[in-house]
Amino acid sequence: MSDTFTHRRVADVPHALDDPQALAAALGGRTPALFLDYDGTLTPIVPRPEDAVLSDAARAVVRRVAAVLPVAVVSGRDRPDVERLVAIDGLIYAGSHGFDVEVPGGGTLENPVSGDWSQTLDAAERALHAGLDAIDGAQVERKKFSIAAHYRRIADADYPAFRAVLDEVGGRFPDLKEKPGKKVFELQPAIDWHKGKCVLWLLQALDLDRPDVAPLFLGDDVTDEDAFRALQTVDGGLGILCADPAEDPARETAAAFRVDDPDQILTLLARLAGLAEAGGEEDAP
Ligand SMILES: O=P(O)(O)OC[C@H]1O[C@H](O[C@H]2O[C@H](CO)[C@@H](O)[C@H](O)[C@H]2O)[C@H](O)[C@@H](O)[C@@H]1O
Repeated sequence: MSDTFTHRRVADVPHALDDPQALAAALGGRTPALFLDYDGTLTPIVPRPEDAVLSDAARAVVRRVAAVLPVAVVSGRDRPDVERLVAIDGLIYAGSHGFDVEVPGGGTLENPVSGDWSQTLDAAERALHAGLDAIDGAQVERKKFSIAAHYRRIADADYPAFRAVLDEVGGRFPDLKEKPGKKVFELQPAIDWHKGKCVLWLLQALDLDRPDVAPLFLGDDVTDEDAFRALQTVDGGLGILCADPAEDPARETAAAFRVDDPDQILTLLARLAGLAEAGGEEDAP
């Protein structure tokens, strides 16, 4: 993958709903293939991961668009967890930030990063619990190929102690790498794999790497930037960032378009569904 990517401040990225003609032009008549992040994109960010439940309205929109376009959910969550939360049959689900992929019908695609990381991750999970369980509000969330250490609910005064545990555990497990996210650090296998590589791999494996397909990745977090960058290398590929520029004015993104929040993600998905239902004959998404 090229390492020369274009990044812009979020405020300079065109809004996908305010500027539908620009998005239509970028799609260029291609059929969108949708790759959806979960937290912060399909659901608002909430204090506890277990409370980020998909609304019935959101599920209806995703189900509608999945009836007419290819849809994959590519999440940092454990794959069974995000499958349970989305609860729509027939989608492609990737969990653990793209390390764990399943397609409908099961098992026909061989995940290029499969391998037995369980012993290393189990040991790191124990070490994180040993250090973090004493910190009020800290939360360790184990996924098959990643361990999230959440600090959203800890006191500011406890952050140095939280960070020290991450440094100490990270130092003991050189086979793991640390990835930051929204008020979270995750330990994952230290191999060259992320959501972007997962999306490129899925495009090939699902025979979607075609000139008539425009892969769109909709996401909010820094881990989604890997997918936005990857799609800059694909003809017709577009990242769509879910972020309000006012919340982090300094943030830069590799996304081509943006919306402000998960409600607007649903509006955009509904527009894309409407366009596909009309056979691409509407003027713009
Ligand atoms: O790639 P995603 O599907 O967006 O998953 C990224 C992480 O999302 C979850 O944590 C984040 O959302 C929580 C619920 O809103 C929030 O409480 C937390 O602070 C955020 O970091 C999830 O718990 C992680 O496992 C995912 O990796």
